Amino acid sequence: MEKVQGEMEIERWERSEEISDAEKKVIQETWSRVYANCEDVGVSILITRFFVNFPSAKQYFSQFKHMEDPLEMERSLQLRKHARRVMGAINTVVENLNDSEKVSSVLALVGKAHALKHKVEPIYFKKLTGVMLEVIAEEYANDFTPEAHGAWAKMRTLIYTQVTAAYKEVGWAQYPTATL
Ligand code: HEM
Repeated sequence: MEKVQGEMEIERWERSEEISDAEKKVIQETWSRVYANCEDVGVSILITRFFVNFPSAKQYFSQFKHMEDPLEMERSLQLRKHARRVMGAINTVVENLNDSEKVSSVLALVGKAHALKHKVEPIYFKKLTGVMLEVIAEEYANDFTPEAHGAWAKMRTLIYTQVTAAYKEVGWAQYPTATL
């Protein structure tokens, strides 16, 4: 069947976002240093930056939705547990970048649980993955080459598009646009 203009554009966009083998290697190398420091980086992504910059994201967490003090937040067990889970899920994605089915199934599970069980607005995934990129770049400071930056930008797009695709699949009312 002949493709319409829109479909061709999506295909072109998907191709341009494809993560090359060299980029996968860069992602795995940079991630290993970040993950070795999992608890601290998880906490800095999810507390110091994410919940402080986007306090409305706290609404979904019963135990710290009213907390204001970042130090108190850092001590919250619920938050630390979620930080570890986020880091663990990203680690599975990074480890399986060569297995696109595994990557899709992990991210689809995350998307479906957050849509159906936690009822999190998908826009927060855009914000969280943006913060994740900033924190990783800072962790590497001068070592974070433009190539690494480009590879991580694609990784962010991968997480966001696959998570939001799962939102769409379960019929989330205001499906966000796929672009970041
Ligand atoms: C890449 C981003 C994220 C990953 C990989 C992730 C992963 C997870 C995992 C593995 C769980 C536990 C299993 C489950 O119930 O589904 C979980 C729970 C949860 N997530 Fe996320 N999450 C992410 C982003 C977010 C965001 C942006 C929010 C809200 C702003 C959020 C809110 C929650 C809540 C409220 C729970 C339940 C917490 C509890 O029961 O104590 N998550 N997440």
